[in-house]
Amino acid sequence: MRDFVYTSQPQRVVFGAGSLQHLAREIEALGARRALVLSTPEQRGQAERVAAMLGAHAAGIFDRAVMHVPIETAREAREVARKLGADCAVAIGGGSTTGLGKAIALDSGLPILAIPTTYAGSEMTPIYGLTEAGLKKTGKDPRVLPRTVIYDPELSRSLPVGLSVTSGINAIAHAAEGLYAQDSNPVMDLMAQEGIAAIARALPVIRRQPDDIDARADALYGAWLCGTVLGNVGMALHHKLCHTLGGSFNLPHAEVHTVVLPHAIAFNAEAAPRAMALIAKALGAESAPAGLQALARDNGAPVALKDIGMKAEDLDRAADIAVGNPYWNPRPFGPAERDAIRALLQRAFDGDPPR
Ligand SMILES: NC(=O)c1ccc[n+]([C@@H]2O[C@H](COP(=O)([O-])OP(=O)(O)OC[C@H]3O[C@@H](n4cnc5c(N)ncnc54)[C@H](O)[C@@H]3O)[C@@H](O)[C@H]2O)c1
Ligand SMILES: O=C(O)CCC(=O)CC(=O)O
Repeated sequence: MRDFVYTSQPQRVVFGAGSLQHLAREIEALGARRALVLSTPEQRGQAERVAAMLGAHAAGIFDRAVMHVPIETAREAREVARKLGADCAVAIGGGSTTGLGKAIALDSGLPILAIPTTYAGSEMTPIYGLTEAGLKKTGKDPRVLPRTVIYDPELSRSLPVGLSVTSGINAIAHAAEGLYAQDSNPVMDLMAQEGIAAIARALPVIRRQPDDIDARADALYGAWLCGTVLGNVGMALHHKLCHTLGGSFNLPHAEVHTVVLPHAIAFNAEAAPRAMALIAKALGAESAPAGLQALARDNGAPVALKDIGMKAEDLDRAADIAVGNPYWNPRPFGPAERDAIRALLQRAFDGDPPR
């Protein structure tokens, strides 16, 4: 057994179909009395349902969450929280909404109660992202870790199939990189393998039967596990490439993860053979990179950057940004690896097999 450090995170997770019914109980347990309910414009209906459940404990609704948390939106939401005297943020939605709650908590220390409706896993991490002048910056702060998470599979039944698949592969990406993280540990390894397997099992069923509550529960269970891994161990090349492509070129988050993951994993294959074997086993595949691309392709997800808005003329700049400020990675990818990263991005742009 290798040496390791494992630090548990102070969170409460309530999981189960219909568990939204416990919202008032969980708000009381936080000692909160004036919750600001957060959502995207598209999910305002769910925010209104949550506010109605909270009754007098709802201070108001802020429904302008958007992807990558623009600093302007963060400042607006912080001001609304202050004016309403909010003592808690209730984020019902995906990573964008949870991310807005994190921006408020980063500034005020307000506790967050997260109600995830995608598989992004942000609810399980102390990682935040803020975008200013076209540059996305991420950081870690214990204040942004949601205190309580209510996972109700009923709420993800309305998640479109396409986003269900890509958001599920976003979650798998957290676990895959966690298996070769510089600070990996046996607890996270176990959660990563179980999380990958649960999501890989669930996605084909969701594609055929989006209303299948057992498959939705499996996917959300996998998202919880994979998000926990992301919250506990470091990100590497894959996440760096996705933050570069998402933040600097405004590409859709979950789709970028889906396209890039097979190629990033292939780049690390020789440097992380144990992780490759564990990922392949969890997928039920012969090869981790090929198995990940097949999971996307066979479930109708995009496999090429050119199909999700990337421009060929931006590939050079993307490679330069990625190697300019690299994350730790089992295979170093600083400026000396710029050509290899550029070649990786070309394969991802064209939708070629990973190698
Ligand atoms: N900090 C972290 O640990 C972390 C982890 C993962 C992702 N993120 C961030 O989260 C953002 C992406 O989050 P996401 O992929 O969950 O997408 P999202 O939250 O942006 O949601 C995408 C769209 O789907 C809609 N939607 C979400 N759930 C729905 C449902 N159940 N039914 C119908 N529509 C629904 C949303 O309203 C939105 O319009 C990015 O900014 C990413 O950087 C952060
Ligand atoms: O919170 C962010 O926007 C940065 C962390 C993140 O998005 C993790 C991921 O890439 O899925």
